[in-house]
Amino acid sequence: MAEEAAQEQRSPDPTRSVRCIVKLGGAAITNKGELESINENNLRSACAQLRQAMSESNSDGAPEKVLGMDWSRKRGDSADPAVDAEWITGMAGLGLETNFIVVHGAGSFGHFQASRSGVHKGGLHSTLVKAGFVATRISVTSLNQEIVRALARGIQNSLLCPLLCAVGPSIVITRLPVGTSDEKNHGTAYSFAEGIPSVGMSPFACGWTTKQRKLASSNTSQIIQSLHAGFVPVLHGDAVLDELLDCTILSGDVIIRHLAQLLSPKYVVFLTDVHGVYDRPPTEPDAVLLREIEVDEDGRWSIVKPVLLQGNNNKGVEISVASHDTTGGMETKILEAAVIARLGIDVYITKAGTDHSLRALKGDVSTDTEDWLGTVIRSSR
Ligand SMILES: Nc1ncnc2c1ncn2[C@@H]1O[C@H](COP(=O)(O)OP(=O)(O)OP(=O)(O)O)[C@@H](O)[C@H]1O
Ligand SMILES: C=C(C)CCOP(=O)(O)O
Repeated sequence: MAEEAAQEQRSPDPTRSVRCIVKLGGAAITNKGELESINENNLRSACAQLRQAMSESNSDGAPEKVLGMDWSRKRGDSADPAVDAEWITGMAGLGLETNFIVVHGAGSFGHFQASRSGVHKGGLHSTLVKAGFVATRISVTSLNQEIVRALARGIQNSLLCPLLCAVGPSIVITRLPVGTSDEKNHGTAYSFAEGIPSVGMSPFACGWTTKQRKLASSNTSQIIQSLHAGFVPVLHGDAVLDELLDCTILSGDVIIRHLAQLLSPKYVVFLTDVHGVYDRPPTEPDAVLLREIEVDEDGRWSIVKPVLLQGNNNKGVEISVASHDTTGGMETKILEAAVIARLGIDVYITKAGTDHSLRALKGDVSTDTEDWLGTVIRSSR
């Protein structure tokens, strides 16, 4: 009995406040029209903005020095990276409030494999679906690894950094052993380091399953324990087993909604490649950005800003979905965001890599002013 009680004491407090759950949309961090192609600029910006949002106040504006946490050998390096354990031991901490959860989409890393094999429709008796399941997971977990490394390290660029070193707020100077490419060219290798203690967590590997494509079981204890330990869990849309269909695709949008229901973050952010939800596909002329949508306790939603033509305020939103998108695109996002808003949690949908995405990540969004570009979905209560 004593051991169980002790275990109970050790079990993480599921109510430890999560500040924000953020989705790095696949349309933002990958080039959706190009197979397995990362949008490096958007990913770099998202990592930097996440660090800024997590940083404890750096009131005097002094350049921060952060600890890069990707100590693996980079492609092309001939020697192992040096790790200055003594300097790290002397650090007073990471200077971050890490009560964030990151979920990313697949973009061009998973949708192509899934749509070509029909994984989202199930049927593991089919060799094509089984092969597609394996291929989809290889693709999305490789993207997850790249995102975890980018969050933990940031971007390595020995050409750019010497210039930025003079002004850069978050550069870690890592001296590589003699003979490495950077050593020869620049004497010292520099790397951007966001230094976010990220840990990749795959829903399939964590035992998440669906039933008729709806979430059926989701073991979140590891996520809660990781938060408690000061890590930032990084989940992703995944291929999962389904109790009726054998298998399907679980969208990052659904994962976020489920985690929001369980952990009640202060706000949720969806970063994508457009400024928010429009009244029609933003590629169409005259598309209007919907700045504020309210959701009532019955889940009905209406457009509050802008005030549209009479009677159009709860008219549906026209949505187009890319042909290879296996999880419903913006439509799924809006439906899941409405469920989250009904819980009383504000949802911000905006474009990655902009001042507006940084303000959203900081929770610094007020629809009273017109200067924030995005869609706020909130409860009408
Ligand atoms: N009415 C609409 N409002 C806003 N975007 C729309 C609308 N209709 C279609 N879209 C398209 O939806 C896309 C964003 O949805 P999508 O699901 O691809 O985002 P994502 O979450 O970044 O990607 P992923 O689902 O791969 O993670 C945009 O590229 C946009 O062109
Ligand atoms: C494996 C796939 C396609 C995951 C899809 O997740 P999403 O991009 O968040 O919809």
